[in-house]
Amino acid sequence: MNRAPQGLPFLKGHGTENDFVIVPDPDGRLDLSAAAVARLCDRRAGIGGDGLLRVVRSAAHPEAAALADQAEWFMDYRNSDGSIAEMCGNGVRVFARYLERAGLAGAGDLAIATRAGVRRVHLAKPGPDGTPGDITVDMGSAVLPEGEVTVTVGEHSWPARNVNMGNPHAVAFVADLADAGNLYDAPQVRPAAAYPSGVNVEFVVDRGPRHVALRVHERGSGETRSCGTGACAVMVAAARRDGVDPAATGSPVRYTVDVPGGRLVIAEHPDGAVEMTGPAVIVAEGVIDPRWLAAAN
Ligand SMILES: N[C@@H](CCC[C@H](N)C(=O)O)C(=O)O
Repeated sequence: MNRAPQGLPFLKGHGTENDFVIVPDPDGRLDLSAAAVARLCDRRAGIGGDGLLRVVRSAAHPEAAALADQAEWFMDYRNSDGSIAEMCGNGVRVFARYLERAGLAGAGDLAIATRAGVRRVHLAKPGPDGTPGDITVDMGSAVLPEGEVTVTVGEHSWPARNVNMGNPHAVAFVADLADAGNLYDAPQVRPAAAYPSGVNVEFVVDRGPRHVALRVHERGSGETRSCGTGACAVMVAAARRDGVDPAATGSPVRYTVDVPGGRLVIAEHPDGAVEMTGPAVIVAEGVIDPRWLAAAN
């Protein structure tokens, strides 16, 4: 009898409904092409996700080997079109949740290597009823390059703030989130030279004091229900717009950022560190048919 070759284990998870296919590959043996990632993230022909998280030991990945003494695990993040991104804020929480579930990390502190550097993560203890605790990530400092940026969707244009959270963002404050339209296509961002590798675009409205809401069009994934790095970029842009800079006042500042898929709480500290707190959920696990994957690769 012809036995089918063994399949590839995967999990599915999300953070505020920014969803990911998780592929454990501790020894870095998998060669996942951009086409295979896009197929896995396809919501009809594949598993479906806004992106893919490959879980690799830092020592086993050429981009992370130098970080192996600081962080055992490397988050190899890919967008749903197969492109590579430096960092994913919701992804890093889901990655930590996977490590916890797999018995590779426990409640407490953990370091995870990413293409944007090492991120320190804190997993809160589960509640008395077993509900998973929230996860807090030190997302590093925001960089705010000088220069005017404009975001355009159809007839609408807005001035935007250029914010880099390890990956690039343009943050536009708008009167109404509906003004961004259906976001099927990527918004135009000018000057293009401000973002040589593309950009994630956030549209933001105020909900109350230190409370904002956003929609996001992600580079490589389209409109998603949440973006962790985007929420951090929005928080910093909102704080500066509100005349708040913790480096100047010496006091941390905290904003609530609502996303279509939930809520994130973002704090900025006087040393510049931006801290994001939110949920992370593993939804399912299964096995990918190796013949299907080989055809996709
Ligand atoms: N959803 C992510 C961001 C993922 C990467 C982004 N699309 C990019 O290309 O920079 C998040 O939660 O931060």
